[in-house]
Amino acid sequence: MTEVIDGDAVAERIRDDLRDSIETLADEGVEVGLATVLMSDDPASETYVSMKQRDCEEVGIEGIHVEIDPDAPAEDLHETVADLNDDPDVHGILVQMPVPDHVDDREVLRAVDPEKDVDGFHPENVGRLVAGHARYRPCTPHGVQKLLDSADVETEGADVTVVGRSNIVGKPLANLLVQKAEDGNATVTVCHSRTDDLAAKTRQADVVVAACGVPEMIDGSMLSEGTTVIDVGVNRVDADNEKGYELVGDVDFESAKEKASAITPVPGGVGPMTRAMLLYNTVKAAGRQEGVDVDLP
Ligand SMILES: Nc1nc(=O)c2c([nH]1)NC[C@@H]1CN(c3ccc(C(=O)N[C@@H](CCC(=O)O)C(=O)O)cc3)C=[N+]21
Repeated sequence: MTEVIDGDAVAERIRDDLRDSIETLADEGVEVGLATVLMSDDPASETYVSMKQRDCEEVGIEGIHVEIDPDAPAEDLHETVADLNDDPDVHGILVQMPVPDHVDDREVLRAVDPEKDVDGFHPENVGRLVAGHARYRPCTPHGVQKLLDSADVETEGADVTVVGRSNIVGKPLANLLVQKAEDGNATVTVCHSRTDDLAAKTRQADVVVAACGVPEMIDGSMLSEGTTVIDVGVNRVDADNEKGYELVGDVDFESAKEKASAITPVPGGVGPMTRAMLLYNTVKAAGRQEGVDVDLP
């Protein structure tokens, strides 16, 4: 039987554990604060940011939300980030990506105080991660590691094929999995749009992570029997329903499930874990900045 890995349930357990850490901080007089910044009118971005604010409320994190007109100059965003960097009540800052074309996103990532960079996107934090001493593990890769762990999937010595080489998922995840560490020690192959014979790379894998952003690109014919399949994709495709869209992953779930020993669904797989690990990094950030020892799940 194929195990369908329940990301909502794993995320819920992590949030429960984080509530205890948040209480420990409260006992020390610290109220954990996360700021989200949105400079976009894309409906998907608006949905994700409001979900993150709702998560904060649910676990007892003080959520601050700043919206900037997408037509405003880049300086407005930089002023907001500078204010949040200086605000002692704010322990974590997330600037929702993508930002408008006239704003240089690399400059924005560099502007966030690395201690408050709960996305883990600042070049200093990227460098630390690659060198094997991450300060904040980026939320989606960390969530994938927690999901593998929850399903008792051994990465040590395993062949893991990561499809996708983005800075936010593919590259950091490949770096984490290859490291000499618990939840690591894997042999990692990173594939992308120019990979020759992708199916050969996915068929030789014990674990396939699909993070290419192409709806249902990985199907059952590309997998060997018994593979663990982690689907990072969250693609909105037009549909004839009240929302006007449907959420599909980068994996063709039905055919992949025939081959997989374990598989994550979309929705309800990696997405909720990304949000849970953002809360995790925020609690970690508060502990570091306030000098309080907190247990993390
Ligand atoms: N600075 C920054 N940090 C991010 O972490 C970041 C970002 N920018 N930009 C966009 C991507 C995307 N992302 C998602 C998080 C949760 C779900 C999620 O919870 N998905 C639900 C369903 C959501 C729905 O119903 O639309 C699920 O898969 O079950 C999806 C996508 C974070 N991102």
